[in-house]
Amino acid sequence: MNIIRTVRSVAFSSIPNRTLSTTRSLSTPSAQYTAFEVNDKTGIATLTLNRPPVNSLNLELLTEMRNCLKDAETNKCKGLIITSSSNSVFTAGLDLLEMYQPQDERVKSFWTALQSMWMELYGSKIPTAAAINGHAPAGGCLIATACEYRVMLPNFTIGLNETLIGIVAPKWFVSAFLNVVPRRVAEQAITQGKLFTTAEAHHVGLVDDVVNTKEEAIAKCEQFIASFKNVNPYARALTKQQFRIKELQELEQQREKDLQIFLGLIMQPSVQKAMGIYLEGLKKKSKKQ
Ligand SMILES: CCCCCCC/C=C/C(=O)SCCNC(=O)CCNC(=O)[C@H](O)C(C)(C)COP(=O)(O)OP(=O)(O)OC[C@H]1O[C@@H](n2cnc3c(N)ncnc32)[C@H](O)[C@@H]1OP(=O)(O)O
Repeated sequence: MNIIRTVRSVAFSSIPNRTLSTTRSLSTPSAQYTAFEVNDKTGIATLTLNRPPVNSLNLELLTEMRNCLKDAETNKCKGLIITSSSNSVFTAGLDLLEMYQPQDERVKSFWTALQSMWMELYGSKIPTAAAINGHAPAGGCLIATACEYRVMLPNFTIGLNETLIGIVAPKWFVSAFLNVVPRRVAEQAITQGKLFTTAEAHHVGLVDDVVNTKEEAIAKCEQFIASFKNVNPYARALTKQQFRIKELQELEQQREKDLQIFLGLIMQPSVQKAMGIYLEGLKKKSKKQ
């Protein structure tokens, strides 16, 4: 495997040492919010989100994620696993501070980075899996549903809860969700802003498996990726593309329109007000803990 990026050791302590002898880090020295490692034995890449406290997806994290996804493909990794360095949050979804009272140019870059990251992940040629070791609301659910396989730890929540914040889940958020749950379940859940518990998510098929530890979750993801070992990667990629090309083309062709819809919606005073109240509620709750 070619290493096209500077090798550096993992920058945070929550990555267990056991992996260091058989993995190498491919992240750029400037990577702030992610760790990206490839297991030399299996060829499987792991992208760990590491933006405490809740891995909220800001412009920089989204950009790093996209770079890692591209690297995994360029380096012909056997597959990619996404997980979190937190013990309780996979990701809290989009960073609400990017959308609340935003700066014009930054918010445009932010949404464009989200579109790019999602297209890279959803359209990835290699097998993708999410080891959901914590809560995964909204943008967290978007990342999970863009993967081909999901395994989750008990007693967390996942779903598209946008309506509860007073915002609308864009069409491409919904279409990926619809790939994994029946239409009726999806419509009811997304209009209600429902966050499924792990058990509920498993019941409706939003997650494929439930395990008790992060290690087991990673192992399950590795098993899923290994299940393609006798499949021609090129044939696999083209077949996957047949299932996903429609949503990818739709967003690619409508990127500017999608951006304008997003800006139009979040800049509405009523939406800004609702987001402000929601953020205030989060902060109050956080202070009480
Ligand atoms: C047509 C287009 C329209 C627009 C479409 C936009 C689509 C939007 C997608 C999204 O992803 S919006 C974000 C949705 N996310 C949420 O609703 C989750 C909110 N967070 C939580 O529920 C909880 O934080 C948690 C994830 C369950 C974790 O709980 P925990 O008790 O561990 O942490 P907290 O004490 O709640 O939070 C700590 C700290 O982090 C701040 N924070 C939490 N989530 C976010 C976030 N998404 N963005 C920014 N900041 C967040 C929280 O306010 C606390 O801050 P401090 O008080 O410590 O400053």
